[in-house]
Amino acid sequence: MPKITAARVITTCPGRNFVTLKIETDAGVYGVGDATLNGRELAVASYLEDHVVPCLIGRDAHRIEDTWQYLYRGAYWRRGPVTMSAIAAVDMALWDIKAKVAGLPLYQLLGGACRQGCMVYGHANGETIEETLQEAERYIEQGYRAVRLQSGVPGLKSTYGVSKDKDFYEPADADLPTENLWSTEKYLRSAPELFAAARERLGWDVHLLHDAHHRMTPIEAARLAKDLEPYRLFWLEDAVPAENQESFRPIRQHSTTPLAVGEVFNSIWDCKQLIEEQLIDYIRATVLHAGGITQMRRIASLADLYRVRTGCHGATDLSPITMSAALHFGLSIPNFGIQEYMRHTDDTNTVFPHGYRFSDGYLRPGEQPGLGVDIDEDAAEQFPYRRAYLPVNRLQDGSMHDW
Ligand SMILES: O=C(O)[C@@H](O)[C@@H](O)[C@H](O)[C@H](O)CO
Ligand SMILES: [Mg+2]
Repeated sequence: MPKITAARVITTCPGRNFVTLKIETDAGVYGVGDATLNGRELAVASYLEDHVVPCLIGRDAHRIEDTWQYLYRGAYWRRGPVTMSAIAAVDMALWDIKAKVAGLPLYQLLGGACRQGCMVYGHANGETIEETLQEAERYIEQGYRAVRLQSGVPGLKSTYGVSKDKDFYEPADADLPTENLWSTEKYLRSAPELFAAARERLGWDVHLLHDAHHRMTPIEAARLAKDLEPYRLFWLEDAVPAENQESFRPIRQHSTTPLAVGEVFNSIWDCKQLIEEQLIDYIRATVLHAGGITQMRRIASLADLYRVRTGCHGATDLSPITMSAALHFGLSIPNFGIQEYMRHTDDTNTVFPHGYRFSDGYLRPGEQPGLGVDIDEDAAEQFPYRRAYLPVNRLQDGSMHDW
């Protein structure tokens, strides 16, 4: 059995910050895990370096579940994004090692492929509806079967998901939080117009998605979900903050628009009620922030009992290591729904060479043993950490709101 001999945290910033854990063994095989928590990266780096790594040395790398339980129960202060991102990094690295030792791509160890590839969605955005639709057409021409639409809101200087750089969206844009101003009223008027124009221009053969990014009250979200019904969205995401899982009941009572939530979830307990009461259609939790492949398999199994499908988060603040792990996971489960795919920059892809490839609207992880991704430590060294924060949102009266 491969014994863990070393574990190192590598922090790099090829355009945005990433935290990576590299676990080495006496079998000459190492594994990599993503530990990136956008805007709070150094908290996870320290959690790993100062509290987790000392416990890993000498452990049997093959005992993945036991290590997961040891780190989860052993923390005493369970759950939370910092703890679960750290556990996820260990978990991804150990699955990488196990599959490398077996000489198999990870999905084979997880039960083999349930599908030919993971359908992905791209991100079309623009200041205006016209600009957004032109971007959507560009993604459709590239072969995307699903496109998320995010458009500027008339009367607002900025809104979530609209960026100057159309190919690479990075919200952590400053070394102190950027302050945005928000108006739900203005947004509720413009979002239905975007999707009416989209169906008119793009037709019905492309899946359309939208991210409301936690900004509405339940009844506002119910109104938007109802207004969007004629446009048959694939999903409306993060309609309301989901700490109160019951807040999805009024949305569900008023609309048949499919609902997705969970990119900020870090535990099965964050989504248990949403799934068991069938208040959602897609669970967005992902390998990185939800405790690794080991916990994601439990979440997917619970979701499958209630016909809820996965729709893992895949923004650029999750490294290619998480994308690789999500694709192996997504290939292997029966209730895969869709995978978010925000493309990384060339510098990021240089630091994290990987085998996953896009074609015909799908991503496939490749057939290399393990996760099929690596970290080039020399390249990583070229990009020192640079503090960066996600924006904050205020309402027109200056009160804090959700970003
Ligand atoms: O659905 C999404 O991809 C977004 O919600 C993310 O871009 C999110 O804003 C970032 O991951 C936050 O770091
Ligand atoms: Mg989102």
